[in-house]
Amino acid sequence: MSTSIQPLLAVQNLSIAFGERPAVDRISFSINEGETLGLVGESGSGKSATSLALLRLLPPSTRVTGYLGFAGEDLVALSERAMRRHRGRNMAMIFQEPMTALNPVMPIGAQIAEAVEAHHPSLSRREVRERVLESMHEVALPEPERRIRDYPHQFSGGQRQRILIAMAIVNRPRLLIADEPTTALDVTVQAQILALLNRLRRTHNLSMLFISHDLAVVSQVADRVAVMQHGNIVEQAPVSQLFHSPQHPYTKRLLASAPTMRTDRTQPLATLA
Ligand SMILES: Nc1ncnc2c1ncn2[C@@H]1O[C@H](COP(=O)(O)OP(=O)(O)OP(=O)(O)O)[C@@H](O)[C@H]1O
Repeated sequence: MSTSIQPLLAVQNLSIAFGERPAVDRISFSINEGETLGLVGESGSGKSATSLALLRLLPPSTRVTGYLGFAGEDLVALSERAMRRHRGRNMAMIFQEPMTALNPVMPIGAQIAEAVEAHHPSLSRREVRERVLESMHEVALPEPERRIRDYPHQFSGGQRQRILIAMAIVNRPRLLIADEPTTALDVTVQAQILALLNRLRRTHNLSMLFISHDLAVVSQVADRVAVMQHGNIVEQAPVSQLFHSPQHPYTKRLLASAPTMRTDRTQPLATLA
């Protein structure tokens, strides 16, 4: 267990420019070990660009400046080779659309296995299979032993998101970046996936960057929230503070448009993971 007082992720003055004007303009935030930061803002505010910059997945022509400290290393300065060791191992990402993120013609077990093998080439086939099954169990996919050879289309939308989460956590990352992970799902399934993410972060002391345009969704998982507008973070506060005394006019507007907020996490979610 690390006793370091440094945050796991420390972003300072991050700017991202695709052309002349910056899409993200000198933003700073940090995430501690075991903490979840919600990044909220309307479409085009720069949320996805920020998350892709963390994994260094933006097109090469993009100008990214600032300091992206992950476990004390500056990700902006890392070689591509060193970055590949982080991606999918120490930092993993889940996206909005499970169907486009999964390979439709490959059994799901083989896809999760690829994530293991990419970082642990010396494991035997049997060991890889054990890790795949364990990870499928952890995300509560039904009957892992029987379904490991099934294809993505044989699962429901919520189950496909669970498969992507299994793939993301199989290598025990320290940071999980979730970009609108429940937006494509209906409300009940959305609640189940949020409950699953909450359970995983507790059991593994996971740090999470949770991105959404929906403050009500963010309130169910985040400890703190950063509000983005036009490439800037306009407000940053612990979840309950943000809801009870929002400072920025844009945060107030976001709150007004999300009436079903649940800020009391002592109440269980309606649906368990
Ligand atoms: N690859 C790219 N090339 C050029 N411009 C881009 C690229 N990716 C994003 N942008 C621009 O950067 C700005 C921020 O986009 P980004 O996708 O980060 O917003 P967002 O807050 O995640 O919105 P959404 O929720 O719609 O994904 C937008 O103006 C977008 O058009």
